[in-house]
Amino acid sequence: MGSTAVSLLTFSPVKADDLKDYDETPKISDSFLFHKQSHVPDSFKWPAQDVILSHRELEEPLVDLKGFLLGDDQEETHHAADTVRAACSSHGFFQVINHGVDLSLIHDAHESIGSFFKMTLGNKLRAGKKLNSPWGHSIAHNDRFSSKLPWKETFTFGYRESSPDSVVGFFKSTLGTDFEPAGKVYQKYCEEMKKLALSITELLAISLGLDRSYYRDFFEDGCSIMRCNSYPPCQEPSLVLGTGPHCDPTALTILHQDQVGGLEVFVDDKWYKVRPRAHAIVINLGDTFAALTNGIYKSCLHRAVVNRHKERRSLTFFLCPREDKVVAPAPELAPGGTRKYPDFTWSDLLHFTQKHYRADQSTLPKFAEWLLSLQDRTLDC
Ligand SMILES: C=C1C[C@]23C[C@H]1CC[C@H]2[C@]1(C)CCC[C@@](C)(C(=O)O)[C@H]1[C@@H]3C(=O)O
Ligand SMILES: O=C(O)CCC(=O)C(=O)O
Ligand SMILES: [Fe+2]
Repeated sequence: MGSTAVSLLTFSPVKADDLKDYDETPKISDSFLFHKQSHVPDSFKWPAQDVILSHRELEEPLVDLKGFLLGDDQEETHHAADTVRAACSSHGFFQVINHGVDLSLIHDAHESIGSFFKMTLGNKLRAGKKLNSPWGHSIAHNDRFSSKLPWKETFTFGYRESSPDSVVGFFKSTLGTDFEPAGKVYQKYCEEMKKLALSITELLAISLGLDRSYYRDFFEDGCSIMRCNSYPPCQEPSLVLGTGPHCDPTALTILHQDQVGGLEVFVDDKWYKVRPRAHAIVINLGDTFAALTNGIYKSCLHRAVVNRHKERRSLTFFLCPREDKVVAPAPELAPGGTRKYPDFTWSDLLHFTQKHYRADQSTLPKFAEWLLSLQDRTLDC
């Protein structure tokens, strides 16, 4: 199947249903005072079936990366790859320990963004995301959506290895020189996350029987997305979600949550809580990686719930390919050329989630359907 040589920038969606929730008239509304409210505004309420709370905790095996990262233990590497294969073939989620990231760096990253989220609203709004830009501070995404708003604030920026000091530069230009030290922490944090993400792509390649550097080469020059999430306490937590059920459209997510708890993953048709572990790092596969493996590995369905008492914070690093790279499975993973998804570029999928379809549990099938209808239209002409 060839790549879609069509610009999605000019394409209008096929079905009205697919134009989910996008607000035509972006606004800054009073909803940004959400954590002071005793009752949840309607725009934050989620359908009851999406908010049924889980009481189970996931008993997942942790993947110990020590032997693999040191490169000195074949047996440990095989064991790690076997665990990764089992988790990714079933639900696309695992946690790693002995990951090589300095725990004090993770601690500093949580603390320094905590100082940002604690600032007054006026100060935070100065770092506000501009319309049509993914970067900066956003409250409940209320400039983009009008219903099922997430009970969260986010601070988002890009990271590309080939642009040295760009993270420090972004912090200084959006938050002022007081945040230069925080920018330095995040510069280092992103460097470490990218390093870890590329190592994990090697483990994924080994687990699939591919050349070890197959995915490393594919992702090396991509622009990753770093997002800091703050979930304020909520007086009626059973009506809202911090982040609704979704699969990340990106390739691989490296997530560190604080000790409050709230991340949940969907495994064997049930929601499970993911217990916070200071030493462990969460790895989710996203839609782009599922497509790269022809659906052999699953994109992880997850969500974040909130609580009545305590703010929760999480740090997410999304590994993405370079915008124009064609996402297609290795021939070994598509025997006889049988394909689950059409070719696409990361920029096509990113554009779809930012303009036409709010990422949820069905992003990849909806996106594939959309691309195929596009090709049909082109053929009809
Ligand atoms: C490419 C992206 C879109 C989102 C941020 C990154 C990776 C995950 C996506 C997201 C978190 C999935 C849930 C819905 C979303 C709107 C959110 O709640 O933030 C998504 C992000 C987004 O579109 O900004
Ligand atoms: O905060 C969390 O634990 C989950 C966040 C998340 O899923 C995301 O940002 O994509
Ligand atoms: Fe996510």
